[in-house]
Amino acid sequence: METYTLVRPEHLNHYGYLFGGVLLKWIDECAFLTAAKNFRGVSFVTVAMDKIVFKHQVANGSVLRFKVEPVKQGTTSITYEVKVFGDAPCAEREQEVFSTNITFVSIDKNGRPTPLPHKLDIS
Ligand SMILES: CCCCCCCCCCCCCCCC(=O)SCCNC(=O)CCNC(=O)[C@H](O)C(C)(C)COP(=O)(O)OP(=O)(O)OC[C@H]1O[C@@H](n2cnc3c(N)ncnc32)[C@H](O)[C@@H]1OP(=O)(O)O
Repeated sequence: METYTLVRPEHLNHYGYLFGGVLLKWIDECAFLTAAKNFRGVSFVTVAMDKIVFKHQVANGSVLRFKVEPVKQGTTSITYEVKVFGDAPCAEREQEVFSTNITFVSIDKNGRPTPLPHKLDIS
């Protein structure tokens, strides 16, 4: 799944570029929405996000593209790779600004892990 968002002034840190915590929130949300679409009716919680490295500043006015793909499925968990590409104002092309893997666990009404209902086709 792919989604886009625009970096606006309310998303910036005090230096004037994208606050990393906002980026992590967007990643959690777009991967969660992908999981919700892949497994309709399943309740998910985020259990882990790996490899959090901020290598590039993201300017105000950039268009961010979030590319979410499933990479691993277990009994109760599903892991997505999220790549984030930034298209800064006046830039010639977008560049990858961040990537991570994020894992969700399917939970029952008591908050305990419960098996996923089907297998995704993960190539
Ligand atoms: C009308 C429209 C509505 C739309 C609506 C939109 C809402 C738009 C907002 C969305 C917002 C975004 C989505 C927010 C999602 C939260 O914010 S959730 C809040 C943050 N997360 C939490 O609070 C979770 C807290 N943790 C827990 O409750 C428990 O640890 C868990 C996750 C239930 C797991 O329980 P546990 O007993 O530790 O589990 P355990 O049996 O050891 O392992 C279960 C599975 O987790 C895996 N696992 C455990 N630890 C790890 C780890 N560190 N790394 C990887 N895998 C792990 C295991 O390998 C296992 O996988 P399987 O082998 O079964 O596949």
